[in-house]
Amino acid sequence: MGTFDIAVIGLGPGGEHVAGTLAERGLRVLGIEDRLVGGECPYWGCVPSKMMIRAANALAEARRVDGLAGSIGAVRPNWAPVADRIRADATDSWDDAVAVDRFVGKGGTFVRGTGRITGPGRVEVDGLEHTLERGVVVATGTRPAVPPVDGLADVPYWTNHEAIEVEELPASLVVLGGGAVGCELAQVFARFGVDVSIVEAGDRLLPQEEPRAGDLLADVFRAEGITVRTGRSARRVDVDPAAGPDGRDGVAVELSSSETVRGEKLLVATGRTVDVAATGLESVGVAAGALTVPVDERCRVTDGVWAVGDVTGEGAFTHVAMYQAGIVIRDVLGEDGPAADYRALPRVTFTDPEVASVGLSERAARASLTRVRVGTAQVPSTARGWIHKAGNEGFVTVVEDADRGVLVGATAVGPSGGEVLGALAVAVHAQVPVPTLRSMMYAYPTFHRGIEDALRDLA
Ligand SMILES: Cc1cc2nc3c(=O)[nH]c(=O)nc-3n(C[C@H](O)[C@H](O)[C@H](O)COP(=O)(O)OP(=O)(O)OC[C@H]3O[C@@H](n4cnc5c(N)ncnc54)[C@H](O)[C@@H]3O)c2cc1C
Ligand SMILES: NC(=O)c1ccc[n+]([C@@H]2O[C@H](COP(=O)([O-])OP(=O)(O)OC[C@H]3O[C@@H](n4cnc5c(N)ncnc54)[C@H](O)[C@@H]3O)[C@@H](O)[C@H]2O)c1
Repeated sequence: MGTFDIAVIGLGPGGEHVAGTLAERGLRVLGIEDRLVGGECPYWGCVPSKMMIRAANALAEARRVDGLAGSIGAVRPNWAPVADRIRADATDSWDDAVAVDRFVGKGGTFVRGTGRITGPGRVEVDGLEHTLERGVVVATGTRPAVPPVDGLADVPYWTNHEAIEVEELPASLVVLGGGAVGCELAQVFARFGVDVSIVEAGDRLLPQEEPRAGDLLADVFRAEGITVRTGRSARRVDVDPAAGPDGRDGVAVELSSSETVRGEKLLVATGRTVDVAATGLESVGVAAGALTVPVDERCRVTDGVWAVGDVTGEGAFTHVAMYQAGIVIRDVLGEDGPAADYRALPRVTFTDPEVASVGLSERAARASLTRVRVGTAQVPSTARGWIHKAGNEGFVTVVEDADRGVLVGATAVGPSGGEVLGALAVAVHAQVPVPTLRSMMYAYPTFHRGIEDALRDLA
C-alpha cells in the first residue's frame, strides 16, 4: 500500500510516455504493467512488423532488378536474419528490463501486475491498494478480437503475437481479416515464399480506406501470388491433417460462401477489443458495457481519471497514443495547450504500395458536407511514377470541402505513400486554402508532385 500523485495502468506507448514524463517532472508516479513496458508497438506491433516489411520489400526490389538493371537470378529468401533482428534488436528477446530501468531512472515506481481502479483515487494491483492524490491514467490498450467462429477455439491459431515471434515460416497461411495487420503480414509472408490466402469479410481489403485503395491492393496481392477473397467470412474452422506438410496438422477454414481454404497456419487479424470492465472503470461511472473508454477533448474520463491510446477508440495508432499522452501530461500539470483534434488523423498501412490517408474519405465527406469536390492523380501517370516503373502502382486523391475551399481528407497510395502523406496532413490540419496549395511549387520529379495533379483534377 502506497500513496502517489498519479497511477498509470498500462505502460504501452501512451502510458509509458505519460508515466515517464510526469515522473521526470517530479510527481510521485506509480507505473503498472502486467506484460512488457512498451506495450504492443515495440514487441508485437509497429516496430517488429516494420522490420519484417523492410526485409520483404528488399526482396521485392531485388525481384524488380529484372527489366530495370539486369539480372540477379532467383532471389532466395531466408527468414533467419529477420527473426534474429526482431529478437535481438527490436525486442531484446521480449525482455523489457531496459524500459523498466528507464522509467525507474526518471523517478517512477514500477510494479509488475494487473491494475484496477477500485474507486475515485484508488487503484488495486493484485490485491494491494494504493491511494492517488491527483488521479489515475488508464492506458491498457487492446487485445486481438477473436470472432465467434465455430471450431476456432479448438485450433492453435496465431494472433499478431505468434506471427511476430515466428522463427520458422509455415508453407502456407490463411489470414482471416484484410485490415492493416492482415494486409501487412500477408504480403510479408508471401514475399518470403509462404502460400498466403487472405479472407476479408468486407467488400474489399482495407475497407476503411478509399475503395480504390483496397481494389488496387488486391490487384497487387494477386499479382504477387496471394489468394484474396473478399465479401466472405469464416463459418467454421477445423484441424486438417492434410493441410500441414510432412504429416503435421494444418487448418481448414470453411467460408460463408461454402468454399474451404486450407493452410498450415491460421492468422486471426480481425480487429482489436478493449476490456473496459477489467480496468474497474465502472467504479468511477463508466458503463460496464462500453466498447471503448469515452474521453473528452482533454482525454478526461471523469474528475481525476484520464485515458489515452487504443482504449479511447479514437484511432488504434501509436501516434494517437503519444498525442493523447501529451495532452494528459499538460492537463495533469495544469498547463495550457490545444485540446485534442482528430480532423487530421494520419493513417499508414505499410504494404507495398503504402496506403496512407488523412481526415475524411470521399464517402464520409459527402455524408457530412454539402459541397464536396474530389481530385485524383494516378502515380504511374506522374513523371516520377513513370520513371519508377516496376512497383509504381498508386494514386493520390484529395477531398475538398468546396464551401470552405480547404481539403478535409486525402489518400496517397504508392511507393513512399506515407511520406507523400506528410504534405497532405499539413494541408488538412492547417486548413490551407486550395488556391494556396495550387500556387506553390512541388519539386520535380517527386512522388508528392502527384498532389499538384490531384488538386488540378478537383471537380
Ligand atoms: C501488428 C501490428 C502492427 C502495428 N503497426 C503500427 C504502426 O505501424 N503504426 C502505428 O501507429 N500503430 C501500429 N499498430 C498499433 C499500435 O501498436 C497501437 O496503437 C499502440 O501500441 C497502442 O498503444 P497503447 O499505449 O494504447 O496500448 P498498448 O500498446 O496495447 O499497451 C497497453 C499495455 O497495457 C498493459 N495492460 C493492459 N491491461 C492492464 C492492466 N489491467 N494492468 C496493467 N497493465 C495492463 C498491456 O499488457 C500493454 O502492455 C500496430 C499494431 C499491431 C498489432
Ligand atoms: N500501419 C499501421 O499503422 C498499423 C498496422 C497494423 C495495425 N494497426 C492498428 O491496429 C488496428 C488493428 O488492426 P487489425 O488489422 O487487426 O484490425 P482492422 O479493424 O483494421 O481490420 C480487421 C479486418 O478484419 C475484418 N473481419 C472482421 N471479422 C472478420 C471475419 N470473421 N472474417 C473475415 N474478416 C473479418 C474486418 O472487416 C476488417 O477489415 C488497426 O485498426 C490499426 O489501427 C496499424
